[in-house]
Amino acid sequence: MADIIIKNAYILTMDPDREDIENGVVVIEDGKIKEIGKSTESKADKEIDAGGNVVMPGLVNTHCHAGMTLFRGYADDMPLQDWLENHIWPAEAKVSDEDIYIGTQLACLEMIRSGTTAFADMYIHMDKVAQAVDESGIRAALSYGMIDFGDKEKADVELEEGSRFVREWNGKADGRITTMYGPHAPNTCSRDFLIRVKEQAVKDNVRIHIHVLETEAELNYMKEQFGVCSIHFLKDIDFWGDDVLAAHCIWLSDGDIKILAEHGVNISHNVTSNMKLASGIAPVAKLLAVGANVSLGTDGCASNNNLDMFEEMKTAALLQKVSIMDPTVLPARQVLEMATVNGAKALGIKSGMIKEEYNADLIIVDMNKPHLTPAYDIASHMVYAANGRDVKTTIVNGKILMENYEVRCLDEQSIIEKMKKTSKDLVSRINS
Ligand SMILES: CSC[C@H]1O[C@@H](n2cnc3c(O)ncnc32)[C@H](O)[C@@H]1O
Ligand SMILES: [Zn+2]
Repeated sequence: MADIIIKNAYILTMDPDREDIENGVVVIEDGKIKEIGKSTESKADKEIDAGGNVVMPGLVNTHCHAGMTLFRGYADDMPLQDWLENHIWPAEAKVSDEDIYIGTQLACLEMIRSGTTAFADMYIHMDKVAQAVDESGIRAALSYGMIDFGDKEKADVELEEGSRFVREWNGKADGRITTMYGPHAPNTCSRDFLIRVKEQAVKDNVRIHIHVLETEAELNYMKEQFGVCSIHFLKDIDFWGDDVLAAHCIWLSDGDIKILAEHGVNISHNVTSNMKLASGIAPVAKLLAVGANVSLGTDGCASNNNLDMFEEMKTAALLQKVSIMDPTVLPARQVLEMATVNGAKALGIKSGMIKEEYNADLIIVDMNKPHLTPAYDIASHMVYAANGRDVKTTIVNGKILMENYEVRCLDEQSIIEKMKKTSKDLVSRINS
C-alpha cells in the first residue's frame, strides 16, 4: 500500500530523460516517489485529485539566512557594506535563541507556502534554526556562519562551533537536515582559517557554503591584500571543488568563470538581493554556457524582502536578458532547471525531479487563476506568470506540509503573532 497517490496531474517532471505527462499520476511511498505515469495499479492511504493542476518538483533555495525574516524591511535602500556593518551586524549582536527560532519558523512557513521544499542556510544560533526546520517538515542544508576577521582565537572558537553543529545535526530529522561549513566570505575570513575549514570539511565529508565576490569592494580588497581576486585566491589554497556552494559570484572575469566551471563549483545566483543592494549583475548566462552548476537563492529577508522563489526565477531571467540585450538567454525551462535540478545538485540531495526513487519533495500549483489563463506553455507560466501564492499543496519527504492552501505542520497565526511581538521587543533592545 502506497502512502499518497496524486491523480489527474500535469506533471512537469524536470527529468531530462522524461517529457511532461498530461493527466498523470504520482505514487509516493516511504518518503520517495515510487511511480509516475499515465495510470497506476497501486492503492494508497491518501488520494489527491490534482484537478489538472501542475505537479512539479519543489523549489530549492540555495542561499538563505532564514532567521533574517526578523529584519524584513528593517534597513532598506543602502549598499552592502553600510547595511551590514552599521545596521545588520549591530542588530544581530542583540538577537536571542528565541528570536532566531521564531524568525526561522516564519521563514519555513513562508517557504512552504510559496513552494520551496529545501533550502541552504548560513546563520547564527543554528541549533534553533535546526529545531525550527525539524519541526516544520521542510528540508535544509544548514551551516553555522563563521567569521574570524584574522583573529586566531576567534578562528578557533568559530571552527569549534561550526564543527560541533556539523556533527550534531548532520542527517537529523529523518535525513531532512544535512550540515555544511559556513565560512562567511574571503574578505571576512583569514587565509589560514579558510584552509582549516576546507580540511575539516573534507575530513567530515560535508560541503561548504560561502559568499564570494558579491561586491566590487571585495574584489578591490582581495587584489590589494593578496594581489589576486577571490577566485584565484581560493584556487591557490585548493578550496574549490564540487563540495563548495559559492553565493553571488558577481565580479567574475572570463578566467574566473572557467576556474569555477572546471572545479565543478556550485554557484547560487541571488538576483533580487544583488539588485536591491546594487551589488552588480552576475554573469549567469556565461557561467551556464561553460557548464557551471548555477542555482537560485533568495538571500536573507533583509535584502530581498521575501523568500518567494517564483519571483527569483522571473527576475533572474529578465535581468540576464536585458543586461546582455538578448531575449533568448535563460529561457523558461533553463530557469526552472536552475530552481529545481541545479539547486538539488548544489545541496547534494536526491530531489529536484519528479522521478522514481527521488525524494517526494513536490508541489501542486493552482492553474485555476486569471493570471495563469490560458496556458499554452506550462514552463513559461511557472517562470513568467505564476507566483508563490499560486502554490496549493506542498509535500516534503512524502509528508503533506500544506494541502489546499492550509498549512498543517505549523501554527501559522501563532507564528505571525509571535513575530509581531518579537520584532517590537528586538527593536527596543537594539535601540537601548
Ligand atoms: C555569520 S552568519 C551569515 C552572515 O551573513 C550576513 N549576510 C546576510 N546577507 C548577506 C549578504 O548578502 N552578503 C554578505 N553577508 C550577508 C548575515 O547578516 C550574517 O551576519
Ligand atoms: Zn547571504
